[in-house]
Amino acid sequence: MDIIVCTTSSLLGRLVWARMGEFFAPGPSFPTLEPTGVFLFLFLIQYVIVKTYRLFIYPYFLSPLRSLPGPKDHHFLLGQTLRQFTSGSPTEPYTSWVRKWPGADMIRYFSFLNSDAVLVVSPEAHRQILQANCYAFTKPAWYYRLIFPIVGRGLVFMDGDEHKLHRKVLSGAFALTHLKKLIPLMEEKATEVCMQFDTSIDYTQGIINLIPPLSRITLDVIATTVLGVPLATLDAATPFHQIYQTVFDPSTWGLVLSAVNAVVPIRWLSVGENRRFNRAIAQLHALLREIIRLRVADEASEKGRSQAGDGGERKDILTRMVQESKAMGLEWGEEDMIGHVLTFMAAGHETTSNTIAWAVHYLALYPDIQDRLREEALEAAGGAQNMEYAAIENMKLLDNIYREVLRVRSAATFATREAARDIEICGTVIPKGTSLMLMPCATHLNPLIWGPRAAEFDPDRWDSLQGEAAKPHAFAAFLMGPRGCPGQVYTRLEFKVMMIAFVRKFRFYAVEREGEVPLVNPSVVLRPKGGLRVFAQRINQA
Ligand code: HEM
Repeated sequence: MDIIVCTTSSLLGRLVWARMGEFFAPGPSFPTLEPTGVFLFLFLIQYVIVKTYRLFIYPYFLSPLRSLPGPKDHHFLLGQTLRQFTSGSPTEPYTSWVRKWPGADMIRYFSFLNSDAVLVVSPEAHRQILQANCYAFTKPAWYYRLIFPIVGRGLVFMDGDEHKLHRKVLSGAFALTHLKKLIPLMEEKATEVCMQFDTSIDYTQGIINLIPPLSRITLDVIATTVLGVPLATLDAATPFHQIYQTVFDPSTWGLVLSAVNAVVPIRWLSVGENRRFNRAIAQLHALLREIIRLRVADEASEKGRSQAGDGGERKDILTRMVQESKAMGLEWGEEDMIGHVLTFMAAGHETTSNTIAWAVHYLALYPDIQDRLREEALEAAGGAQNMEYAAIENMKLLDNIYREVLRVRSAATFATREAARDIEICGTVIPKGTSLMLMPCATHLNPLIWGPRAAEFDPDRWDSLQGEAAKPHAFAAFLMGPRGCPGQVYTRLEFKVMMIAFVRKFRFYAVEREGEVPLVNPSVVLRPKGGLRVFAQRINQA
């Protein structure tokens, strides 16, 4: 932006200089200069002045965010960017700042090129940003560059009235009555993953890496929910799992490219990791586009509807989108559909699979809790293979474990916003264009809310919550307000169905010690680097 402004005004200056040359005779009072020289001279002067102001004057002497507390140990040009990328965790250094200023509403830090950035801390600041003024914020350009190719133009990148309308159309798909019908599918997939564990036990001496099978199975579940067809039936040259693995699990070099691309667009550079990423995205789009095209055509024809399955009624999200948008007179096109489908597929599987993996990891670390959960599961199932929704939801310890895992290991590492206009939050004016970080860990690991043992895994704490921890905003894994996660009931159900199946069939022992699991950084999902291993033993052998 600065370059555009300086270029425009330098071009104007060059024109003015040329016109003046027509009126003044060349001489010592009006030297003859090359037009390019005039342009370059003016550009350089202006650019240096503008950048000095932005880098060294505005942030230190004029920014309204100066009054907020925050770290002062930033790099003089790169702010905290290097520390974020080299900290070894996508939630650091943010959590250490929260521990230092737990009572702050917001913490101010310097980002790339000393631009102002804000970490939102207090529940009240979260409420004002995510609920009361939800649509006064949008998504920053760097976030768009980071995830748009993966999630497309679905809910995440919609704002204002458009967002409200699309959410309304899609809300039916996440209604509890509809979700309950997905339990058999989830149970079937849980059995499948148990069989995979069972097979791998034999040739890995019991040690299983939880991430690959869970990532694959949660992708299967969300794909069947969204597209209405199991992935195995799709005749694709490159399987979906492989495509998503390329996108979500790049090499270290791929991670570096993603991070740099967020700051300066470089996806167009023809280097190996970029080519792999772009090819995977193109394959994904082509596959989904084909399915969407067929479904739209199918829905338009009587024949298709009557072939759709039991009673001719399809239940998947894609079909609901086609039907409901039509019923509301919106007639969504292919672009709308592909955006939503991509968003649900991306948002709905890595988050869930990693949450389940972290939960198994904690059960392995805390065998007494694991035994209690097994007992609860056996009692609730009463010997039956399949369970009703009410029986699953009545499992108190399982519910506590679910919340506690999401509290200490929130799958969504961050969400971000950019102020679309100057706006006052908790008494501080946030200038238009400021980037905000919203991190569940800022709430979950805050000792003022969760006490001095905030970082410890203790599912039983949910039986006797007190003070700030008992308030609704103390649990922020899905954030809140009109943009809060629409998939939270879905994910809770899938988590519970999988966990019940696992503890009924296996006993887990720790391989990785608490706090010693390296993490992928940067990452929008809290992912263990190189997988997460446990030792699994079949229950009938225990
Ligand atoms: C453990 C699992 C999950 C976690 C921790 C999680 C977390 C979140 C969070 C924190 C947001 C808010 C992002 C923001 O405000 O910018 C969000 C949004 C969203 N989530 Fe989830 N999510 C999970 C599972 C799912 C599932 C299973 C689905 C779909 C089936 C889903 C679909 C979405 C969508 C579409 C949005 C965007 C909502 C909007 O902007 O209106 N999520 N999720």
